[in-house]
Amino acid sequence: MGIIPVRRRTRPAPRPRDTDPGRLPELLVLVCSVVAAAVALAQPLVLGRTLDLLLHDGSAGVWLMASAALLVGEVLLDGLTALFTGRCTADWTAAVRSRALTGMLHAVPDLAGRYSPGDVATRLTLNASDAGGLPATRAALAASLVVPAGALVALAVVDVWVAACVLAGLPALVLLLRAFAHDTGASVRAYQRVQSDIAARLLETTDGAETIAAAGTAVRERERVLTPLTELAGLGRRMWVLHGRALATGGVLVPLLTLAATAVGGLRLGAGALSVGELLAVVRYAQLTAGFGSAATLLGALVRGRSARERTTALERLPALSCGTRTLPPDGPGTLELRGVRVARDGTEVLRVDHVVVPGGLTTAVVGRSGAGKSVLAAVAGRLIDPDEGEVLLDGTPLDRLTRPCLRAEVGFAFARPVLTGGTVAEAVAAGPRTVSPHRIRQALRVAGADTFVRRLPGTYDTRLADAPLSGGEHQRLGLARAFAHAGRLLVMDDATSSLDTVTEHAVDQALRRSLGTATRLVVAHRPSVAARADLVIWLEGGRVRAVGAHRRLWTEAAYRAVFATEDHGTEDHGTEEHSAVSLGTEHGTVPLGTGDGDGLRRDGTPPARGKVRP
Ligand SMILES: Nc1ncnc2c1ncn2[C@@H]1O[C@H](COP(=O)(O)OP(=O)(O)OP(=O)(O)O)[C@@H](O)[C@H]1O
Repeated sequence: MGIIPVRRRTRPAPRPRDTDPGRLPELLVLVCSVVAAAVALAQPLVLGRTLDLLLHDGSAGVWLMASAALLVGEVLLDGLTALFTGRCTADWTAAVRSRALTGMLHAVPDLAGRYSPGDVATRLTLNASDAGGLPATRAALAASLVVPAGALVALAVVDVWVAACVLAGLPALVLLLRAFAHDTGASVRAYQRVQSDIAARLLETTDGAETIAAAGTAVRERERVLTPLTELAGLGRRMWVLHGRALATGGVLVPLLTLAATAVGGLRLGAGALSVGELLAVVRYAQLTAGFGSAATLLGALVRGRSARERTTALERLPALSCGTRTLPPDGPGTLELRGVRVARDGTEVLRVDHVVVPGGLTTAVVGRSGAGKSVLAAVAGRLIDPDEGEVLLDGTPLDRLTRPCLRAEVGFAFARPVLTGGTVAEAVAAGPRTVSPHRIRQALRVAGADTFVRRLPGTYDTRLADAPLSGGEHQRLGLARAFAHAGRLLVMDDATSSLDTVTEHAVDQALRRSLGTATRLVVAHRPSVAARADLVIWLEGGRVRAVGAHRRLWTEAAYRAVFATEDHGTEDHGTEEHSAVSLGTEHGTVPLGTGDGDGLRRDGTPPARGKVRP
């Protein structure tokens, strides 16, 4: 057997930045912005003094140099502020994105599934970068308040009357900014929601390209994707209008304020209370006091950042399954027990299992019509979701008491449409809770009936997934191989062989029985052949267990046969024995559970001794 080459990394993979970068980057932005603001504030005073000295006797050496130094300092500080702002935004964007992604990946799959892929993509890209800019924007906004406040103080120092005049006009500007922030907030939230909606529709379309082509609905689909654009454009226009209106109103108020300050300053100059230089400083300070434009822009960015942060936080705070501290006793048989399990969705009970035991080391099929609750049962059995009531035990230990590594190592899943991760075929199979050897990967591929086609791929096991032209069944078999490679004591297979032909499916089943030893299998099945091969069948109807027993026994029930009749197997006969079952009264009437002597099953479906349940 050849060795599967393992791709070596030349350097370690970058660690995800889940932890926030702290306050330092924001503080640096704040300090630089505040110092830059202080420099801007000092300039009118120093320039005014320089002008007075020049007008007086023409010698203003030190003051002239101070003016030049302030100008150079302002340029440098602006550069530093831009640098720290970029750094702060990049670090926070990475942290916000990483935390949202982590929250998403650890969340209960059911809850995470409520966010469409397009919505998640928008939150992790556009929204994360807007949210990442929030700390720097906050610092810049705080610093931008230093200028008007400082200018007002400076005005008061130079001339209290001019300061009083400016102060009288400020409330109008503050009210204007408040109204702008409020109105913009609603539009920004709606804008971000519609962006997500368009992204979701786009992804649905690319995902369903074949269906759309086959149905000839391309034109209608294009309209469906683009429909929200009208609303988006409207919201965008509204935001520009709000911004423009605020700037225009400010554009009138600020010159009026400056004009009033200049007039009062002129009067004070005429009265001999101010020098020419001081008048220059007063006019400049009046302009700085009403520094409205930058505040409005920063306020807009702040509102956008906050709304975006709410959207990324929603992913970050998705409830995750909490895990315990226990591990399983070694060499347990893998017996699964569901006790008083209830699962409700949107106020409706979708699964109710009073008591069922899935025997260790055997294969149990879960059958029922579409929507009967098979996948919900599989998800509860492998703790992808927690039941709303009741408990699920593996070898006597409740699943929610197990540590996360133990849970994922001991309970494996294979799905109908597995998502393959990793660069190559071998990496896709190796991805899981355990480190698996190349030998184990090949063995798993063989058991899944995938080894032959993988060896025909251009780079065999190291073929990049993107370069591997996989059919639906081949894709599914790689998912099976991954599950087999990491198999613990329980393997849950939710429709995981649905794309395989019956011959291949049978071969996989046989290989699995030989190679996995005692692993317990819970198999969601639509085909009677799968149920027939299983040691035990759990028959679900309307979210409830209608019966538990051997397939042959259940086959005597017309209602049981009807489950498969809808699956195109109506003519297959798998129940040849007489109907002589032990019965259990349920909400569906009297239902066969077993013969009482033939299959030897207890009412909960547990065989008193291993191996006796085989029909
Ligand atoms: N997250 C959910 N939110 C709301 N309802 C849900 C959710 N998950 C499952 N259901 C509902 O629970 C019921 C059982 O679903 P489930 O997927 O288990 O059916 P199934 O037997 O596996 O069907 P199929 O054979 O078609 O796959 C369905 O009515 C389904 O609509």
